Amino acid sequence: MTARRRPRWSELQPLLQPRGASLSPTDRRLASAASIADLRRLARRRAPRAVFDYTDGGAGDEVALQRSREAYGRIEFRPRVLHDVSVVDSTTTLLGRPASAPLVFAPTGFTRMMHTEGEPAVARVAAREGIPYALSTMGTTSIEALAAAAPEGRRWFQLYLWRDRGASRDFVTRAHAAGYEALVLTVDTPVAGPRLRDVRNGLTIPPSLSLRTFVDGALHPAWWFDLLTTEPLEFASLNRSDGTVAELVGRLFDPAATIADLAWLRSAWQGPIVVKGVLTVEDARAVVDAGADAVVVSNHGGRQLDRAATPLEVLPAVVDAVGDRAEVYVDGGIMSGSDVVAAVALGARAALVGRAYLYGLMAGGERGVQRAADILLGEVSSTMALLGVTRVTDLRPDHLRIRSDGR
Ligand SMILES: Cc1cc2nc3c(=O)[nH]c(=O)nc-3n(C[C@H](O)[C@H](O)[C@H](O)COP(=O)(O)O)c2cc1C
Ligand SMILES: CCCCC(=O)C(=O)O
Repeated sequence: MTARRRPRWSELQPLLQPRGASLSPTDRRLASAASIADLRRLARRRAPRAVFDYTDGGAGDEVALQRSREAYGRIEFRPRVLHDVSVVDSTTTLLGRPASAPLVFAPTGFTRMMHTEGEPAVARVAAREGIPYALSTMGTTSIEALAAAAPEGRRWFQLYLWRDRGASRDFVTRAHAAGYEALVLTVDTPVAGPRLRDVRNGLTIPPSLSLRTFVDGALHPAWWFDLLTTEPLEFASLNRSDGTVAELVGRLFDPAATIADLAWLRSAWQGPIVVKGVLTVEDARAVVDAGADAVVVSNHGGRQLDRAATPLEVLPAVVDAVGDRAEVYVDGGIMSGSDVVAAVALGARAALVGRAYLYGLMAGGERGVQRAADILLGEVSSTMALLGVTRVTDLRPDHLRIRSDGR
C-alpha cells in the first residue's frame, strides 16, 4: 500500500493564486467585465463625474435617451431551431466595402477627455476588428494624426458645418488628402441640446480648474494623473477653443445650414456621404434626393432634442422609403450585440455605437475599447447562432416581434 504523499507547497501555489494574477489590475478589471453595462460601471468609477456625465447623459429630462434604450428591451426574438449554425458569418459590406460585422464606431467629440489614449485607441481597435470608425469634427486628435495612428483602418470623417464655410471646406480637403473614405454629415445639431448634467457639473472644454473640478479630479486620481502627463487636447478641426459645449456649438456651428449645403458637399466630395441624424421619412427622402449614399436614423443618442422620436421605431419606415436607394443605419441606446442583431433584423444595414466603446475607453483606454469590441462582436455571433441564422443577409423582421406590454 503506498502512503498518500502530502502535496508540496510549490504544487499548491498555482491553485492558490487568484485567476489572472499575472495581469495588470486594469486588465483584471476589464477581464471581469462581461457586458457593456459592466464596462459602464468601471467607467463610472474611473472617470471624474463631469466627464462620465457628459458621456453618459442626454438632453433635457433624458426621455429620448431612455426610450431609445427601452425600445431594445421590447424586442422578443423568434429563434429558429435545428439549423446548422456551426459556422456563423457576421461579415457584411458597408458603402461597398467589407466590414467584419454590421457595426460602426460612431463619431464622438472630445474623446481624449474620457481617456488620454483617445481617438487613436478607438481607431486602432476598429482597424484591428475590421469595422469603420468616424472621427468627429469635435475630436481631440487631428485628421492627419488619426490617419497616421490607424493607416490601415476604415476611417470616416464626421462633418459639422461651421459658420466659417472656408473652415468646413478645409476639413473636406484634409479628410480627402488623409485618405478618409467617407464623410458623415451630422444634421441634428443646428444648436446645442440642453445637457442639464453638464450645466450642473459646470463642464467646460477643456475641463478647467475650479474647486469642484479639483475635488472631482482628486476623487479620480488615475484619470487626473493621465491628464497631467499628456499633451493638452488637440482638436481635429480647431487649434484650441475654450468654453462650455453649448458655447462652442453656438460660436462655431452654422444654424443656417440647409439642404443646399448637402448639395454643395455632394459636389465637393467624390466619395460616399452619410447623413446622420434623420428621424422622419420626409427628411430621409430629401437627403437621399440630394445625393446621400447612406442615412443614419439617429436622435444623437438622446443628446439633442429631448423626446425626439425613437430611432429603432422609425427605422422600418425609413428602410421602406429609401432602402432601395441608400444604406440605412441606426444608432442610439445600443448596449449589446443582440441589440445590433435586432436592428439589422428590422432593416438596418449597420448599427452605430457611441457610449458602448466610450465606456470601455473610460474604463481602460485602448484595452477597454478592445474589451467593448470583443463583447459586442461575440454577442453578434452568438445571437445569430441562437436565432438559427448564419449570414447577416438572412436576418429578417420575422426573427422578432415587438412586445407591446413593455415587458
Ligand atoms: C460623448 C459623446 C459625444 C458625441 N459627439 C458626437 C459628435 O461629435 N458628432 C456626432 O455626429 N455625434 C456625436 N455623438 C453622437 C454619436 O455619434 C451617436 O449618435 C450616439 O452616441 C449613439 O448613441 P449611443 O451612445 O447610445 O450608442 C456623441 C455621443 C456621445 C455619447
Ligand atoms: C454638441 C457638439 C459636441 C459633440 C457632440 O456632438 C455631442 O456631445 O453629442
